[in-house]
Amino acid sequence: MQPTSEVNQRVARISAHLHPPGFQMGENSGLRAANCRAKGGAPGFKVAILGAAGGIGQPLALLMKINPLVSVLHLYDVVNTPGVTADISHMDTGAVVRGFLGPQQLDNALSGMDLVIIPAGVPRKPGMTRDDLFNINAGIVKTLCEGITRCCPNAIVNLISNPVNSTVPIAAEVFKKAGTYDPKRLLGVTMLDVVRANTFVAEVLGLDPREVDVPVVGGHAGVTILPLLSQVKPPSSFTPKEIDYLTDRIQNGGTEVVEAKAGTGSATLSMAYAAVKFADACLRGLRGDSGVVECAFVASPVTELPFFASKVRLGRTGAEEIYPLGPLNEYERAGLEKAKKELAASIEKGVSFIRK
Ligand SMILES: NC(=O)c1ccc[n+]([C@@H]2O[C@H](COP(=O)([O-])OP(=O)(O)OC[C@H]3O[C@@H](n4cnc5c(N)ncnc54)[C@H](O)[C@@H]3O)[C@@H](O)[C@H]2O)c1
Ligand SMILES: O=C(O)C[C@H](O)C(=O)O
Repeated sequence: MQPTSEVNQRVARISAHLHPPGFQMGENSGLRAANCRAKGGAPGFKVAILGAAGGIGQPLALLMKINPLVSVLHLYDVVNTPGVTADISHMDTGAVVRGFLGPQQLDNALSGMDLVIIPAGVPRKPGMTRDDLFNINAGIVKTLCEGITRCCPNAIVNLISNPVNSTVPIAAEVFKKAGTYDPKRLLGVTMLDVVRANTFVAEVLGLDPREVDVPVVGGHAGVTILPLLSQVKPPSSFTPKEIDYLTDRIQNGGTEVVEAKAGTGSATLSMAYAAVKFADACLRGLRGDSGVVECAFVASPVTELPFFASKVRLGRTGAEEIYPLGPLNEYERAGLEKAKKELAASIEKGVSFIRK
C-alpha cells in the first residue's frame, strides 16, 4: 500500500496536468467544456483583463468576447472571476474565455498575452478627486505591472485605473526597473474623455455623435482634460458661452457620473464602451491596419512633460507616431498651461512612488 502523501502527490500531479492553473467552465463534468474538440478558438489576439469582475471589468469582458479580433480572453481578478467567467463563456462568439482568481494565478493569466487591459482598483465616491485613489491604486498597478514584466513584457498595456496621470508613470517605472520598458506599448486610456466630448459637442451642434471628432489632449483629471474645440471635425464654431459650457462639462464628466451614482461608483458602462473602442483600435494596429489614430496618454515629446495625451497612430508595435497638438487658440493655450502644471505634479508623484 502506498503512503497517503505519495498518493496525494500523484493525484496533485495528474490534476495539475488535467487542470492547468486558471479555470474554464465545465471542469466538474469530466469533459472540460472548453477542451471539447478544442481548436484554440478563432485566429486572433490574446487579451487579458485585470480587474475583470468589477464595474468596468464585467461589461468590458462582455464586449471583448464579442470582438472578432480576440481569440483568447483571460479574466483576472482577486474576487468573483469564476462566476463572471462561467457567465461570459456561454456566449456563442469566437473567443475562448478562461478565468483566473487571486495573485497565485496572475502569472498564468498574463502568459502569452498580446494586449493587457487594466481596470483594477477602487473608484471614486462623491467629494473625492481621482488623486484620492492614489494610495490604494498605485500599489495595485505596481503589482499587476510586475506580473506583466515577468509574463508578457511585449504586450500592449491599456491602463484604465485612476489616477491615470500617475498610474501610467508608475507602470513606466516598474517596466524600466525590470528592463522591459517600451514607451510605445504603454498607453493610458483617455478615450472616455473623447467619447464624452464627441457626445456633448454633437448635442450642442445638433449632429449625430458618430459624425463628430473632438481631440482631447493633456491628461485624465479635471483641468488636465483639455478639449481642443478649435479642431473639432466637422469644422465648427462655438460662442464663448458654448466653449465655457463644453469645456467644463467635458472636464467634469466623470464627476457628473460619480455624483449621479451617489456613492455606488463611477462611470462603468460608458467606460467599458470607451475601453473596447480603444482596445479594438490597438488590436487593429497590431494586425497592421493603417491609419488607426486615437487619443491616449503616452510618453510624449509634444510638451516638456514626459507624458502627455494627444492623438497617436497605433501600429504593430503600439503608439508608433505621436502627433503634435496643432494650432491652439488663446483659450486653449491658457488651458494648456493650467493642464501642464497639474500634470507635472501627478507625473512626479507616480515616478517617485516607485523610485523612492
Ligand atoms: N481611465 C478612465 O477613463 C476611467 C474611467 C472610469 C473608471 N476608471 C477607474 O477604473 C478603476 C476601476 O473602476 P470600477 O468602477 O471598475 O471599480 P470596481 O470597484 O467596480 O472594480 C474594480 C475591480 O478591481 C478589482 N481589484 C482590486 N484589486 C485588484 C488586484 N490587486 N488585482 C486585480 N483586480 C483587483 C476588484 O476586485 C474589482 O473587481 C478605478 O480606479 C476607476 O477610477 C478609469
Ligand atoms: O471620474 C472618475 O473617477 C472615473 C473616470 O475617471 C471618469 O472619467 O469617469
